[in-house]
Amino acid sequence: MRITLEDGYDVYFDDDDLRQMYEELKLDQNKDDYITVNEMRTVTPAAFSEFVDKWTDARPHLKSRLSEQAWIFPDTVNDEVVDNLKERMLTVLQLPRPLIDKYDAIQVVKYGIGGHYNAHIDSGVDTGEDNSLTCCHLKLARNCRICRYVTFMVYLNDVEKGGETAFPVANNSTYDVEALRHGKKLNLNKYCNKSNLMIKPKKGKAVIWYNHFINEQTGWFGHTDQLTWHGGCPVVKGTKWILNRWINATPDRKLDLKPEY
Ligand SMILES: O=C(O)CCC(=O)C(=O)O
Ligand SMILES: [Fe+2]
Repeated sequence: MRITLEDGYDVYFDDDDLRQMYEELKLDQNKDDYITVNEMRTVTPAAFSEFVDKWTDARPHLKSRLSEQAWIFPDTVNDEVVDNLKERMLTVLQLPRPLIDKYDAIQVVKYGIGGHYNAHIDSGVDTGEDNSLTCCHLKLARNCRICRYVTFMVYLNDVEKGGETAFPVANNSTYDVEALRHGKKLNLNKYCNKSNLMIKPKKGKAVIWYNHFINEQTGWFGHTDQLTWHGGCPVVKGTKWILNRWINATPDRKLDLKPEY
């Protein structure tokens, strides 16, 4: 079960976690594994919410993400490593330079033992329907989502054990979002080994993937590829450092290639 708490992070409870919570809250008085409306009324919403917050704070591994992040803004630094990274991205991706130059912040992530990131899509939710939020580069307007066309992720060290990058539904021939949400595969903290693809970290290795399809009519940027669900498996031994650099795009090629947009 995945719930989103008010301060924005997701937590993943399994049946045993829920039973333990019922027990501590004395909710399931008749121990039939169901909470009736009357049983639920024995605790106020505020007390329940406080309990859940405290409970998850004491069990950080239940959170969808357990890591530390920092950002580097290359505009403000003059660094050979950062410049080289960009040049390599240009060579590998063969995308127009303005698109790569446009948003060049680098995210650095550190995971300690038990650190993980449950499965997510880097480019946000796209239902593929006409009413899906439109793509934008930066979230200046409220009604848009940042669309990360490409993810360029580099392992910065060797990890002694664990910490693989997992793609639970890579290469599936069908996609059933409801089955996926209710199943266990997105909970990489517990079920990483059920993933279709797992990549072992190695210092200097880059993993690159496209989060979007090409729109066949325009030849430019299209819908999100829903098989790109991915995340980081728990680190078992050692520490894991990675960097992420995303290339954002929108369906409007003219604007995308305008440096100032
Ligand atoms: O840690 C990993 O291997 C994946 C990280 C990731 O998916 C992200 O930072 O968006
Ligand atoms: Fe990601």
